[in-house]
Amino acid sequence: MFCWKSQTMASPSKVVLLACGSYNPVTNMHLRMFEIARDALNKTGRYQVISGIMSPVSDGYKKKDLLPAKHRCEMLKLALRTSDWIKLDQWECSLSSWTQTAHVLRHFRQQLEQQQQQHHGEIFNHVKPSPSKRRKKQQHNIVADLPENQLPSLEDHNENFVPSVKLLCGADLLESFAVPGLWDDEDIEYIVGSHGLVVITRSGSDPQKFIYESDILTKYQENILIVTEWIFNDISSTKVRRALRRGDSVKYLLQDSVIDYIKKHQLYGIPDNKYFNKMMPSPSQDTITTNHLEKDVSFKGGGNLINEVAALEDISSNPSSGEISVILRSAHNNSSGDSSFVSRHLPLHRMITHLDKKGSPAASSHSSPHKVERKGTPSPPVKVTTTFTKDEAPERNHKVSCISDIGTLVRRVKNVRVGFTPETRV
Ligand SMILES: Nc1ncnc2c1ncn2[C@@H]1O[C@H](COP(=O)(O)OP(=O)(O)OP(=O)(O)O)[C@@H](O)[C@H]1O
Ligand SMILES: NC(=O)c1ccc[n+]([C@@H]2O[C@H](COP(=O)(O)O)[C@@H](O)[C@H]2O)c1
Repeated sequence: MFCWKSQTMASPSKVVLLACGSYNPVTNMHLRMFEIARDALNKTGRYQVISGIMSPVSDGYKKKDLLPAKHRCEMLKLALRTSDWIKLDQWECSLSSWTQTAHVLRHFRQQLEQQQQQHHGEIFNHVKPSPSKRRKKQQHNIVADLPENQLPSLEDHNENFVPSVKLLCGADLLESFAVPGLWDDEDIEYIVGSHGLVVITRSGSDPQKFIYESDILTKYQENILIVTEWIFNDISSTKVRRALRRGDSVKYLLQDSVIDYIKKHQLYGIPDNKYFNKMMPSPSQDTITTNHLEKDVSFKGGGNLINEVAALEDISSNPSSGEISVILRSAHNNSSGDSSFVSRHLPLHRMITHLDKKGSPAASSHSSPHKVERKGTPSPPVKVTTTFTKDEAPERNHKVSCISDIGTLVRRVKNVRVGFTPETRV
């Protein structure tokens, strides 16, 4: 592998770290990778990392659940506000079709070469570039997307040579080189032979063994730095998306600004109840725990949790009377004396939409929460009708009706307690 200590007294060569990925969404670990890699490279004495680039994949990648680049980039911009050396670059994701990583590396190398040539041309001619030329140069700057996150320009580095661009990745990406048909051999050779790799270890991977088993990687192993991340951190975007879908907290996994963005734009199927909680603070002392929203939803009413599992059949509202009907298919008898209920797969956002003061007709389950402008608005009384249908014995259907003010209903929604019950565990 890599020589860890400097063999010569020559000044360290400049490196730009490039990480290609989906960033769906960007996690703290994506950001940590850069810090870990920079430390490791700088410590070798052979390299000096001058900047990092995050290049989100284009929408053409068509990976399952991939959000449009617009959202992924906005989240990256927010996350990168905390870094003064890592930059978002939108060139790759602005392309309509997917681009191989080797091509992305080539693009950045060319950009740096151009930048270097321009810089030298200016020094040689001793001419200050005109404002229009300067603007053009800025556009050419590979990291011109964000003014607050400018890449250190080459002028800051009195070098005659262009910095090298190394691919920064997790060990899983390295191991994906072996997936048949995923990577061209020439691309792998170009990436490791002409650029170099910095690989951060990840749970379940063994990059050393992987390199040993690959002829191409063994041939270029001098260009591969494996960095063992001892502060074990197995955040992945997949796990974050799963947590979001289930209404679980992702705090400290993502930057707060990214979490706010996800909530604001209702991304990744995040349940609306969190919004609702924010919008309609309740005096109730019931605690809220949300886990595995997709599985079960239990409503607490009057402080008593009804231990019943039911499936939501339908929900509808009558705009003129303000009546809301929630039809549940219950697996157990409802032993409550009031209209509290327990439901499985209850789309809370639909319910919230139905609570719209204007009494707008039933909206689809994808309605935006922003349509429900409820902040601080007094609400008229709402008649709540719940219909319980016993799963095993449909003939024992019964209706529970009550008049409730919207605040009561809101509190019930707010005090949602979600969790697995044995009979619905998957
Ligand atoms: N916890 C981690 N440890 C090491 N590398 C990571 C980690 N999470 C992501 N990476 C690396 O970050 C790069 C960007 O990856 P990408 O956004 O595709 O990551 P991901 O979080 O694994 O995504 P997904 O879960 O959606 O597949 C990849 O090189 C990936 O290996
Ligand atoms: N042949 C290739 O160049 C190749 C193949 C698979 C993934 N990738 C890249 O790896 C990055 C991470 O991809 P995944 O999110 O699928 O792990 C993306 O930027 C993607 O473009 C490149």
